[in-house]
Amino acid sequence: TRSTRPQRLLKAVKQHATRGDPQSVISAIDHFCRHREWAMNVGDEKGCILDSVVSELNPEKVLELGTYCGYSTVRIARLLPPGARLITLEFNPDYAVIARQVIAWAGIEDKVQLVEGASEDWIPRMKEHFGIETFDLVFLDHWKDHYLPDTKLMEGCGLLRKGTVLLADNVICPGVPDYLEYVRNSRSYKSCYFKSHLEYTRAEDGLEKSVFLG
Ligand SMILES: O=C(NCCCCc1cc2cnccc2s1)c1cc(-c2ccc(F)cc2)cc(O)c1O
Ligand SMILES: [Mg+2]
Repeated sequence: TRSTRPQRLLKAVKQHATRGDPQSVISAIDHFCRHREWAMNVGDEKGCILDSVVSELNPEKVLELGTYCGYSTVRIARLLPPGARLITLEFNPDYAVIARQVIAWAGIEDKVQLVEGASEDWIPRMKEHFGIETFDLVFLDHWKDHYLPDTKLMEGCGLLRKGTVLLADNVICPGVPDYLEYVRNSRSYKSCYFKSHLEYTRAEDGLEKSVFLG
């Protein structure tokens, strides 16, 4: 049977990237998605904005909602200080199989914990299952209609503290209008928009950075 796009993306990583070199994994995926097949990674342009937010924050505890093939997982984990941890949730088991191999190829698996399942099932279990009290950074890149309910769930579970940064992908395309309205109008957030483009295209998209004020 025909291979899947994530399987072909992983093959490109194994053919063109160097084991243990996260940057070469990132470049191999960007090249594949720009010249072979588009895929829904955050991409190189928005990825640079993600890098600058991570580097400035130097987070110890990061939550990523939506792993896909692990591209943004590798982008974030490669910048984390020793001892820092990234928990990434993926709903689709086929994507998780690929992401684990991409993460291992990059050599950053000891910073990453990939968990399979739905965000609404796992968010309430972060404390008892992972011993995490609060997160320093949350990267939202999963179902677009889940950004808002999951943000409210994280608030309710006490997973956000003064200064926690929420960074949301795709706030223009596909778009998350209810989430944007919330973080931009709530007194509990200081929000700003980083204008960019949908990965590997000329369509507008961007990242919204929202600091929780408590
Ligand atoms: O859907 C997107 N990402 C979400 C899929 C992950 C589903 C999950 C649910 C879930 C629940 N719980 C835990 C973990 C998870 S992972 C997505 C789509 C586009 C896009 C697609 C077509 C197009 F024409 C223009 C843009 C671009 C993007 O950058 C995206 O991120
Ligand atoms: Mg995305």
